[in-house]
Amino acid sequence: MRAIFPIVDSQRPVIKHQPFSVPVGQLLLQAQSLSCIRQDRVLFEQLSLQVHAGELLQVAGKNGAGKSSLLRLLAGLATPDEGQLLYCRQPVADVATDYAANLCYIGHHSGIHEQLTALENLAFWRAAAELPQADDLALLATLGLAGLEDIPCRMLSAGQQRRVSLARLWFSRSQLWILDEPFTALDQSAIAMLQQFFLQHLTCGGAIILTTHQPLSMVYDGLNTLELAYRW
Ligand SMILES: Nc1ncnc2c1ncn2[C@@H]1O[C@H](COP(=O)(O)OP(=O)(O)OP(=O)(O)O)[C@@H](O)[C@H]1O
Repeated sequence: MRAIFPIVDSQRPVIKHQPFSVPVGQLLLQAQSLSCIRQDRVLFEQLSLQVHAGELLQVAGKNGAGKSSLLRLLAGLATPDEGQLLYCRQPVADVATDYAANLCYIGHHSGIHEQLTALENLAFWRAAAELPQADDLALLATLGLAGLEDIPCRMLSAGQQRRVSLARLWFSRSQLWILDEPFTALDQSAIAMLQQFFLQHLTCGGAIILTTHQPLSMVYDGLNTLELAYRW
């Protein structure tokens, strides 16, 4: 079988170069006047934002400000109390299938099956996404999981489980990645590798929306920040 992601160097994983559906610089996602109320508290209102192909938007703010809530709205996993979401200038509800196909969301929870091994989890995700077989052992080695491929994920550390979870990005064909705290539990070398991988995705025309309490060390022109104020 041919590997669709040629992993040539454990420190420098190579992303598959592919034309995404939306060209670099064009509008991918647009939120218009979003409001979100949780437990009678208005987390945010009249919130508008735009994400273009090739851009990274970092959503920042204190604990409880509403970052995860916003990401869930943007991923279509929750409905805003007001406002609307447009994908390629069309209401997401009208293009839900296209949007879902072009979106990779990784939330707080790892999404891995703890009883399955890392290899089995990768096989499961591949099958779910109807992706061809590839060199998953090489991918897991890239992610620092060599030698840990065949033990149930519940026996891995939090950071190792996070690495397995993030493996989805390596074979994602989605242009837009929405990532809630992707660096949680990762050590410094894994954070650096992940940011390098983000850069590859962005320079290929991908887009990323993420939250993190850590400052990003990557240098990139298309990096924007949205600070969510904590509202009582
Ligand atoms: N499904 C829900 N039902 C009720 N309240 C919720 C729900 N989801 C979130 N909240 C509340 O909304 C507020 C914002 O939560 P959210 O997880 O969006 O914050 P956050 O900015 O991501 O925080 P953190 O930095 O701690 O991850 C919190 O006070 C939380 O209790």
